[in-house]
Amino acid sequence: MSQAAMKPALKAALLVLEDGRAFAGTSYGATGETFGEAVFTTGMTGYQETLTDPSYHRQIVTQTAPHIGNTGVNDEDDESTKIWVAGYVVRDPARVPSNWRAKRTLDEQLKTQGVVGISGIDTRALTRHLRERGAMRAGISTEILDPAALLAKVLEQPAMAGSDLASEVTVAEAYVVPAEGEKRFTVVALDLGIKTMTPKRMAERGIEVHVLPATASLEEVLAVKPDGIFMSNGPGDPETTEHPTTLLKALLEQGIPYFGICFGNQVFGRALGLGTFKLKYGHRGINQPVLDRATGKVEITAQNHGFAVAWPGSENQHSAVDAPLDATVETPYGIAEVSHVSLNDNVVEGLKLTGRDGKPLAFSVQYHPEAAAGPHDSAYLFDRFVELMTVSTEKGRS
Ligand SMILES: NC(=O)CC[C@H](N)C(=O)O
Repeated sequence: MSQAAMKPALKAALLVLEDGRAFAGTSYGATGETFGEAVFTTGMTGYQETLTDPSYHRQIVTQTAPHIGNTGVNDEDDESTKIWVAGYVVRDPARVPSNWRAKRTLDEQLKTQGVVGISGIDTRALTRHLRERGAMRAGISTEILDPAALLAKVLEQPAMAGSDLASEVTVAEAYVVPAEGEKRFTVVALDLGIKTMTPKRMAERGIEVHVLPATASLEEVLAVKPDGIFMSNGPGDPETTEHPTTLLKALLEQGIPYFGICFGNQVFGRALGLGTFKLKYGHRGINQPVLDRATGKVEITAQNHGFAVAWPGSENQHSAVDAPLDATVETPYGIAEVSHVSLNDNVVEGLKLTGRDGKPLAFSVQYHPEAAAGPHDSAYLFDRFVELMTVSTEKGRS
């Protein structure tokens, strides 16, 4: 990496939130201006995976970890083909990265990909503000340094609620991730913003994964003759997922096993007739405690969600926090239950469905068992998907 790239950027930059709070700092990454929803993530590691996670499309991401860029950027850890965050906010960028895999600095990578960032601001104050007031629209600029002028532009931006974004990040053409070793199952993974590690975790277990665009039709899905269906994480408001929800309903009706992650959990909830709602500031980080209600075990999980599934019975219909999670819900496809719950705020973190024949049919989690980045506590969920398909194909044969 060049000496010039290692020098700290000295150009001024400004961050303005939609409620008028402004932070003056220094340009980091590309210059220019950008807008999105301001959110924070508490991961101490894994910034490369965070930046390239398509779920962050149209979000300005603040890292609460004060030193970012310490290990540079390598050629292995990207979770998609590019950086998706709309903007990046860090306290103290590393000037000299140090890691045997590093190929370039994070600053260089942000510049190459045209991602506007800001550094040198009090990210702790920003995070406390977002936690207090909620995630909100924001803008970063190196051109407009007058807070009122930048605020006027922020207020013209669309809100995250109601935004249909999966169509902007999904793959154009279907592709196949081959099974590693002996092929045991074929799965269709609907790409709503899938991360690279997700099909890999399935392939490691003998699953051949056919990744299909978010717009794939029922006929296209069935043409693959899948043993199971998977729906991925992704950006935007789950209320906009009309097509994937209708598709999933038809597949559940046919009794095809299902596994969903994050957006895939919200689509599953909607297919079961449940609602979704926007959390005040969301869950983002790699140290989020979740209770598996069946085993009583606690998992430390990677999360990145701003919306959640609303469980019936909540006093406030737009929340899961006070809902009676022991209650089951009857659906056209069988009985639905809450399988996992957040130990921080009682939000629904997982759902399971027992089919009309009394056998497990489908499940999903709101967090990220692919763990890129994050702890591997939840890897068992991929094994559970394999078990589900094993039972289902035996069922079919008997
Ligand atoms: N990572 C995800 O799949 C996020 C899902 C959804 N966009 C949310 O913010 O809740």
